Amino acid sequence: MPEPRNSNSPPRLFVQNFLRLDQCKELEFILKSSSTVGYRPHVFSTTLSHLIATNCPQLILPLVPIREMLKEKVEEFFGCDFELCIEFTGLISWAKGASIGWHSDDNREYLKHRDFTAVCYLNSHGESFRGGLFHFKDGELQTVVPSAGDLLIYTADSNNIHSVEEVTDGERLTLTLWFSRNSTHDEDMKLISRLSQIYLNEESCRSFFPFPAPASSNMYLFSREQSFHEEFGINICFARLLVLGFSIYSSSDENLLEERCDILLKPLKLTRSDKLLSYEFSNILHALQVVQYYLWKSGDLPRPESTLSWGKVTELSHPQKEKVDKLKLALIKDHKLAWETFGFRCHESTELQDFNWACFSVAITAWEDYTSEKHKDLIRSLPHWINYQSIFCASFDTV
Ligand SMILES: O=C(O)CCC(=O)C(=O)O
Ligand SMILES: [Fe+2]
Repeated sequence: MPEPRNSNSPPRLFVQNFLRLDQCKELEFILKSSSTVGYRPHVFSTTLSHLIATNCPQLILPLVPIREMLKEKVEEFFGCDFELCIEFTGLISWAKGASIGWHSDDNREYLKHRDFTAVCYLNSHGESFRGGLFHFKDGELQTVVPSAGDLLIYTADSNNIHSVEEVTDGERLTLTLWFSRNSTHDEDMKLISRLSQIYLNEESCRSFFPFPAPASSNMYLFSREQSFHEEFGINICFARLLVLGFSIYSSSDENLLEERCDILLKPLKLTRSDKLLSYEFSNILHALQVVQYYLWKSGDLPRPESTLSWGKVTELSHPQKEKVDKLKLALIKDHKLAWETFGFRCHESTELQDFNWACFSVAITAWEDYTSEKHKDLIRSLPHWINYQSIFCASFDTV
C-alpha cells in the first residue's frame, strides 16, 4: 500500500532501492554504449526508438520488466490502475555542466498530455558524480540526493516545480519515464509499429546478428558552444573510448579522412598502450558497445587460462601509430572537453587498471552471446507485443 500522504503536500513519492544494483549496471551499459548528444547542453541520452534505429532493438529487453514495474508503481500510488500509458522512456546522462532550472514537466503546450514522471537514479552522488542534487521548490521532501536504485515519482504539473543543480564532475545517470492518461501518446504503439515493419516483412532479419549501426555523425558531435561544426568539439563515441584508455586504428584508405567520409561507419580495430588487437569491429558503435560490456562484466567473466596467441595482439608499427594519431586528431578537436565530460576527477578510475587483452577477447565473445540471447527474446516477444499492442514481459513457458 502507498504511504499515506499529507493532504497539503504535493503528490510525490520517493522509494529507496527500487531497482537492484545489477539492473542499474545493465542500464548504465546500454546508456553509455548508445547515447547521443541530448536535448539539453551537456546531456546525453538514448531512447527506445533510437535503439531500434541503430540496430540494437534487443537492448530494449532489459528495460521491459523495469518499465512494467514503474507503471504499476505510479498507477498504484496515484490511484489510476490500468489508466496510464508510457509516453517516453529515456536513459539520460547529465555530464559536467548539465543542469535544469525550476520547471514542471508539462510546462509546454506540446507537453500538456504528460501526467506523471518517474526518475530512477542509476548511479550515486559522491561515488560517480558531484553536484546534480534534485530540489522541489516547496512542500515535503525538498532535496533528493541521487543514489543508485532509488526512485522518485511525482505529478508532472505545477504542483511539483523542481530543478537539478549543475553537475560539477562525472556523469549523473537516470532512467526517466513520463506517463499519460491519453493513449494517443502511447510510446509502445509507435515502437511496435517500427519493430513490426523491420521484422515481419523480412524473414531474413530474424536470423541476422544485430551489429550496432551508428546514427548520423552529427548526433555524436559535441562541443562547448553546441555549435555543430566539425572543426570543434568531440565525437562522443570516440571520446568515451579515449577516456578509458583506448584508441582506434582503421585500415581504410587514409583519403577517406581527407574526403570527410564517415570513417566511423567503417570497420576498425582497437589499440591500447601501443598494442593493436587484430579483431575487426564493424564500426565504432560496435567497438564502444563491447568495451562498455567489458566494463560491466569484467568481474564476472571466466578468466582465460592463457594469454592471447601470437598475432592476435601486436605492437603498433610506426606508420600504424601515425594513422592512430591522425584519426584521434580528426575526431577529438578538444581533448580537454573529452576528459572533462567523460572522466571523473574525484578519484582515479580503477575500472581498467588490470586490463588484459585475453580477458577482453573473452568479453567480445560473451557480448555476442548476450546480444544473440536478447535478440532471440525479442523475436519471441514481438508477436505477443503486436497482439496486445503493448510491450510487456511475455512468458514463453508454453510451446
Ligand atoms: O534527473 C532528474 O532528477 C530530474 C530531471 C528533470 O527534471 C527533467 O528531465 O525534466
Ligand atoms: Fe523535470
